Amino acid sequence: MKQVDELDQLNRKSFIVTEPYPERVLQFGEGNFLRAFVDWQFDKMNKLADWNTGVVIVQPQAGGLVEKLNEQDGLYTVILEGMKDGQAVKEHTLVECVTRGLNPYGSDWSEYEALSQKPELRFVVSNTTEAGIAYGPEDRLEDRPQKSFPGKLAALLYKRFQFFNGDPGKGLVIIPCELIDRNGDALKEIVLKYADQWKLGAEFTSWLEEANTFCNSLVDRIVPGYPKDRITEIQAELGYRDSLVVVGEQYHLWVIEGPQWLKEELPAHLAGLNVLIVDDMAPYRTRKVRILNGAHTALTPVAYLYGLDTVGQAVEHDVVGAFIQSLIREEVIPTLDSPAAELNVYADDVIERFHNPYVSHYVMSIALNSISKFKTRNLPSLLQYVEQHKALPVKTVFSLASLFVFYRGKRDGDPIALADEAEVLTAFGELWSGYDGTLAGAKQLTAQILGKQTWWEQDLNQIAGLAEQTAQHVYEITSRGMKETLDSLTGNSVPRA
Ligand SMILES: NC(=O)c1ccc[n+]([C@@H]2O[C@H](COP(=O)([O-])OP(=O)(O)OC[C@H]3O[C@@H](n4cnc5c(N)ncnc54)[C@H](O)[C@@H]3O)[C@@H](O)[C@H]2O)c1
Ligand SMILES: O=P(O)(O)OC[C@@H](O)[C@@H](O)[C@H](O)[C@H](O)CO
Repeated sequence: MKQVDELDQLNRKSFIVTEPYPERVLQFGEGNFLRAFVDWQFDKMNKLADWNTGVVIVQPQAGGLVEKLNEQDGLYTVILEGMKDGQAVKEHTLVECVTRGLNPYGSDWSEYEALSQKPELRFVVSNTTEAGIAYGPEDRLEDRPQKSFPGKLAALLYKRFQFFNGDPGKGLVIIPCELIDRNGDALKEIVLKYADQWKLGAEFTSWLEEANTFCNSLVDRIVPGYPKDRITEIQAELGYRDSLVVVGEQYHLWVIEGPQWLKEELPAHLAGLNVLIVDDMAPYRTRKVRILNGAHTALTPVAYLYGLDTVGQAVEHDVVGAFIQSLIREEVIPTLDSPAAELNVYADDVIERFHNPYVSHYVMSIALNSISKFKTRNLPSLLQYVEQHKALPVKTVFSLASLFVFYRGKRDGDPIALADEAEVLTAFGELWSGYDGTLAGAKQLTAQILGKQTWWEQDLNQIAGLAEQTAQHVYEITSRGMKETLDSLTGNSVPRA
């Protein structure tokens, strides 16, 4: 077997691959998720449904991966590992649909601008993280480029409108994949705001509304990303060097809220993909965010402070695994509107996905921005539970307390690499530095955090008993350690489902 440094670098000169397809998709974002999910599906549609579509990727920020992507002529490998119909499956795909990457901040500016004039362009997809669909008041039409993603899109659409003289046949289908609620509506609203702010005229606004289709979408696939721990072994197995390998699970679901004619244009069903084009995606979103993402965010501080590093280790663990199972079954599912039996089947699948023995999903990679994640993923279940039961959901409250202790930034004396908004880190830093290790001190700290209305959009001290119960857990976790506290909370005997 060749040594890794003797392997050829992946590119179109070294490997015989399909001819570049016509560029019909413009993609904002070159991150792991889009490459392992959207582009992987587009590649399948090309190969199995004759879609004949290339993707040009635009880097939404000045720093990013398009240079690396271009060194590989847009090629990269997706490795999907997991269980499929009870069998362990591993699948390598050389994704060939990406034609090139452009960095609009550098010398690629004119190529980027010229994208607006491509007659064959039909779709825009994006994933710029939850932070990306945001209005930037400083953006101007003449910027090269606008700072925000919606600003870039608004300017590009306006150039297209001008170039094609408002031709209704040259509108685009825009499908954002950011994990924010009603992402398509949110993006459209900001684009319209720029149209107004930049005084682009009523004709442009009508063209935006009538010739273009903004879809809301929900994405689901766990993508741990670049396999840094085993890249040497993987490259040796692949037989080439690829700096953009991305690892994900087998499971995938893309729910697109949009018109039924989209099925004709996006032949996902012909490629056997799990894409649903629906009139209302709300039930899919709620169940995913509250069960899957909610479980991720709830287990992260508990598992990490317990000494566990991955989601797999957490769900395998007797105490932590049972804790998370009962949190989902007893405290989240009863708060959702869909039938419990259906939700329990979904939860079974989620837990099976978390067990995926082939993928190491580090909880620290989920921990980024945990405060806002708790607000969107866990707080709605907590509030609903309180309303229904007139009592607190014990496990969810414990997880909230664990989160506060996580933001102390120490595990067994070692620093935790916290990543959140500066304001969040500063507030926790100040409060923890003043903590004296007493229950009174824990109460003071907890009351301050629960009272941050800008974080939670309400004062959580108003929820009966929440401050006391959270403070008690904070005190115990800091004085006895996570292991002893959780073991005694659960009686170390919570049955596994
Ligand atoms: N990795 C997963 O398992 C997974 C699964 C489903 C959804 N997601 C969502 O996808 C998002 C991206 O995940 P990833 O794994 O691809 O991350 P990544 O770090 O590989 O890519 C992030 C991308 O977002 C862009 N970006 C970051 N901040 C931005 C901003 N303020 N404005 C514009 N662009 C910005 C970056 O330039 C980059 O293109 C996450 O926020 C997550 O919500 C991830
Ligand atoms: O990607 P984030 O950081 O928003 O959240 C971490 C995980 O909860 C998330 O990536 C899930 O794995 C994903 O949403 C599954 O589809």
